[in-house]
Amino acid sequence: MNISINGSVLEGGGQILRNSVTLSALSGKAIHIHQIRNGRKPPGLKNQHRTGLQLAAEIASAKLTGATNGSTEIEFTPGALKTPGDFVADSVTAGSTTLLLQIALPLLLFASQPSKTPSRLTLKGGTNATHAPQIDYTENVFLPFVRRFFGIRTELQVNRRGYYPKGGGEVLFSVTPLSQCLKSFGLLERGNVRCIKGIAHFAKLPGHIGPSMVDGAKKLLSVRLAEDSSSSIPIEIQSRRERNDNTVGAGSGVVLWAELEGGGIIGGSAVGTKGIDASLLGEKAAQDLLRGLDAGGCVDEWLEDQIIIFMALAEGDSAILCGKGELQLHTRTAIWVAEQLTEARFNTEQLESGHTIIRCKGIGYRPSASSDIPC
Ligand SMILES: Nc1ncnc2c1ncn2[C@@H]1O[C@H](COP(=O)(O)OP(=O)(O)OP(=O)(O)O)[C@@H](O)[C@H]1O
Repeated sequence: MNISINGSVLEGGGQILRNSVTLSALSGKAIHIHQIRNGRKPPGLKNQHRTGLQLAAEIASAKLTGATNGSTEIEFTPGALKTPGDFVADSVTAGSTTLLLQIALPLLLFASQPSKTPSRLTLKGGTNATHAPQIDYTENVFLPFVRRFFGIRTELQVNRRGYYPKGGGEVLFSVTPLSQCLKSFGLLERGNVRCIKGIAHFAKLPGHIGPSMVDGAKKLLSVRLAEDSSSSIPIEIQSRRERNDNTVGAGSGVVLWAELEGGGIIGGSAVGTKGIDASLLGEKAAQDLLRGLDAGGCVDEWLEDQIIIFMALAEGDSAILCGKGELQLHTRTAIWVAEQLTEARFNTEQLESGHTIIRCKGIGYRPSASSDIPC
């Protein structure tokens, strides 16, 4: 019988769908998801979600029903995971390529073990949108983190940026299948900030936009770091103008990240909107980063939810120190989904300092055909 997943629980967004389908494909358990994206207006599948479902169905040889735009109900019956290969998904609009990666990455890691041949995943759509990781965040925050702590090896190449609303971007991921279970990890010491880096990107806009975004971000960061007597922290933000003939629409954005002595990474970002002052955009990204740094965790509020699925699949006990205050709704939702579809168990501990530690006993996932994979 299908496992029923209520898509309106907690955050009620697309992440429930992505994590549920990925875990269904890995566990071989058929699922029925209803009330999809009930927490969003309008609810139901958008291009990006439908494309992600179709991509997962292809990789997992699954039977998929109900995956049309606007649909609030789907059924996903997984088959065998494909061997590493070439996969292409196109969300047609500016639908986020990085959210397509969220659904596909765990599947490609476990594609037909043991094999050292990487899968090539070409994702088309938006690369720098709001309410999703910008591709520069995925490249400089998410991927380095999962490489360092879970042993996940990927290469990323941005062939073309795709800005909202036209999209048209293209990114290529090369994903090396794991030759062992995902590693568990403990990261409870934040340490000082080693350096702050960033990218201010733009296309089809006047040339001064890039340096203005950089100045806006640097000014605010310098003032704040000086107040905290941390003015010796190096800040390196690049201005990157995209070639006009290699971008469909105009757009801009800033992604910043702070590398911590303990190995954690904190990101902050902002996406340009029509008419916004470039320097202000840089400041907004800096404010986002400072908010993440002030929270005092080893990961920012976004990375927090994006690593939950890997903690669930990893072998044994993982622990991560998160920022002060309540856990993000996205994080609590990811935990809920992982516990519905796997035997992984999470618990959270609120410290006197206000920080939260998430602990997880992961399942040490291996595909059933590959019980010889060491953990
Ligand atoms: N500024 C950001 N930086 C990094 N990651 C982000 C940022 N904003 C959102 N995300 C990530 O994007 C994902 C969004 O999940 P959500 O459930 O909101 O998806 P969704 O409903 O598909 O989104 P949408 O309604 O925008 O299509 C989460 O994993 C979240 O961590």
